[in-house]
Amino acid sequence: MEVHRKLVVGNWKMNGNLNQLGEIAAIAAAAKEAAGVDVAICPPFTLIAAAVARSGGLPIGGQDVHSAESGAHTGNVSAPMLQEVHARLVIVGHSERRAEQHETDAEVRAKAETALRHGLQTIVCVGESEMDRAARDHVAVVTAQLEGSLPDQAHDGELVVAYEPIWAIGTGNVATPEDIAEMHAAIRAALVERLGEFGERIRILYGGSVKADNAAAIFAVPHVDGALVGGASLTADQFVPIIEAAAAH
Ligand SMILES: O=C(CO)COP(=O)(O)O
Repeated sequence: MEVHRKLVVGNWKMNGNLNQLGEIAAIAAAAKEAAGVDVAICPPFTLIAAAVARSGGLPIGGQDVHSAESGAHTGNVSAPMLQEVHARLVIVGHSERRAEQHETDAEVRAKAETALRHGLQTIVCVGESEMDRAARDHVAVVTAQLEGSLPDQAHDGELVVAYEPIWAIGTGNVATPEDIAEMHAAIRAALVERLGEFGERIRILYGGSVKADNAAAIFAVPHVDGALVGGASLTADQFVPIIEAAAAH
């Protein structure tokens, strides 16, 4: 099993404002001190440029990107636009977008392809519903989602996969280490089957109610190469201990 440098990404979702950018500056300062861990924050689009200016080199990213380069797509943002404001990464296929915007695997894959082509580190999210898990279909659902969402040119640029069980997002119901281990091993096997040895090198993040008090146990699970953190990434007080837990591994 390859050991990866951990990656901890904050997803601010539709939260934050200009007054809260001091949190990003504080997170960036702590991230510099934490050896051996990569950290990034994805604030809302409106804050990216200002966040980059305050981030002291901490990578800042988007929470979505359109698959087209430009055009008549009201309300959307393109990869060149993200590049122009020095975003370095992007999240695609978050379950909240799959649900609210009815995004399909094919659309997620197209977005990921565009993002990679533009040199953005690209985090492709997958995750099952509570119903899928109750039906014991969770592994089949997630591996099928992954298969449909993975970009064809996965070898270009940096691809990351995030496993976020929908029932664990924003609920405080973190998945157990056993649940996480089962799914991350299945995702790793699917990546290797599809991409060969390259699949070993793709980092797999866990997301869903990651907090300071459960982060260390999550980072200890095999094939957990980091975390995608929602609520607990909004303040340095809550996010920095998670970064430190990743650095300790
Ligand atoms: O969806 C998530 C990150 O993308 C997880 O959110 P929470 O950490 O708030 O559960």
